[in-house]
Amino acid sequence: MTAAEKIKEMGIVPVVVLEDAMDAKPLAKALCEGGLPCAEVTFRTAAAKESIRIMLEEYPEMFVGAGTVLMTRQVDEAIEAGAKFIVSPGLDPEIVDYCIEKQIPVFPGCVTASELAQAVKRGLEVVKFFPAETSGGLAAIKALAAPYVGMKFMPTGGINLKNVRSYLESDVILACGGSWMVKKDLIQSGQFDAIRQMTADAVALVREVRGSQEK
Ligand SMILES: O=C(O)C(=O)C[C@H](O)[C@H](O)COP(=O)(O)O
Repeated sequence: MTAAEKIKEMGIVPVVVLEDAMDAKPLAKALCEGGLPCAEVTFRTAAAKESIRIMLEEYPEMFVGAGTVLMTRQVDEAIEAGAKFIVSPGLDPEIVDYCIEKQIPVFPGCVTASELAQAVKRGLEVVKFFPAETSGGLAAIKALAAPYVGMKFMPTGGINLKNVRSYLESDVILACGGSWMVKKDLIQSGQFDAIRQMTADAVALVREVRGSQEK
């Protein structure tokens, strides 16, 4: 299964900011028990690499990638830790080319036709769309997708349990990313039961949408 197929299967990718790698294990447990054995661990913090390593050591069944990757050095760190995919908020040609050369799945953020043109030129079939809600949401994605036939989008930024459904229902959406079920304050205050419950709610919604699409 390719990384994109795996992400599609998940439907929702929890976007995680971990200040302390000690939280990686209980967070991974909550995500797995909530039914979403997946995470995009952002390189916004120094704990990212170690957090990815711990998650995969404790829960090898998890599908973990790295987010907020802004430098090629971070690509190396993420892959060394076991990350299976790389996500960036924007399209940095250097990072994309570096990943392609090393055959690492990469999903750069694109919100304009010019950025999409760069992605298409490099043979990418999936891009992130960030920040989704403030960049026009699903309407903007659909308009951009029209000339770029076959391109799939992973919107992130401002997505939550209330607005995720309409994205998931669209055939140009591969999956959605979001931090709503793994908010920093929940992690830092150790509210892993709440995280597990919100994760389970997200999984239930994905199943509901997929169920009605199959009918
Ligand atoms: O592209 C990256 O690497 C990012 O870190 C962007 C994150 O995916 C969003 O910031 C998550 O958005 P929220 O769900 O609104 O918190």
